[in-house]
Amino acid sequence: MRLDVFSIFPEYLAALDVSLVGKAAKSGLLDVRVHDLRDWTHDRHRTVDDTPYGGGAGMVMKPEPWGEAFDSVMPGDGPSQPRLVVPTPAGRPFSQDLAYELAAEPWLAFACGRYEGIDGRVAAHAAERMQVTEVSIGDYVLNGGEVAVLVMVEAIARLLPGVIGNPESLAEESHSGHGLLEYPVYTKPPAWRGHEVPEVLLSGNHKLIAEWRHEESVRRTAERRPDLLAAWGSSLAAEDDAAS
Ligand SMILES: N#Cc1c(N)n[nH]c1-c1ccc2c(Cl)cn(Cc3cccnc3)c2c1
Repeated sequence: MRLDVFSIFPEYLAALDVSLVGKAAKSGLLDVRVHDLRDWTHDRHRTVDDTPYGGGAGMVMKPEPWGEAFDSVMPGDGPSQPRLVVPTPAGRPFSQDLAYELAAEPWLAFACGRYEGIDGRVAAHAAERMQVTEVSIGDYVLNGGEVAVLVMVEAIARLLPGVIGNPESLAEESHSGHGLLEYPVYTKPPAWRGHEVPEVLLSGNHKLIAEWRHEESVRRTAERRPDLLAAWGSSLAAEDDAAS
């Protein structure tokens, strides 16, 4: 997979050079290219923003640098086009399902905006030649798209074959599709500062361990995400109906 990231703070994306994503890039599983949007400005101040039409607080990112950057890095007459992902507070919620969907793309481009946002014509113009998906990583407010891209790239990269050591672990994680939050995990020592590892986990009885883990998943989900528990219960009922 090729990933192009556009930002006025390219150094923000340095985190993509380390850990899981960095290893994937070094091993050739990922081709990560970070671009400084200001490279496509032509004035002394390398201006990327201007006042908003219609008034209002703050500044808006000018369309011209984006258009020139996209033309340069992903030419309209090229053999293929990326899928453009644009973080925005007004976007479609990012989810594990969307992470899987994006992980299936051969080429992704991410537009990290700042200020009050990117001129709306940038996404509209890009949509004339590539799929554009505006995404939000959650119902809270950030100062720009870079953090959102780091979140999405990590969630996507770990789904790519060969990126994480044990693909089986993907199936047991929270939000991995079985609908429940994952159970708590423990390692040595068996006792630590007056806290013991649950005895069942030391029993070697795999049936009891599996039962305990499921019960913990249900308990945690009921406590922290009753919405997920309701959906999980409905999916179980639907499976039973289908089986009967
Ligand atoms: N994804 C996501 C996401 C999220 N979950 N919170 N904030 C953002 C996000 C993403 C992109 C931008 C761009 Cl471009 C500018 N800002 C600052 C801003 C703040 C409030 C209102 N308008 C713009 C962004 C915030």
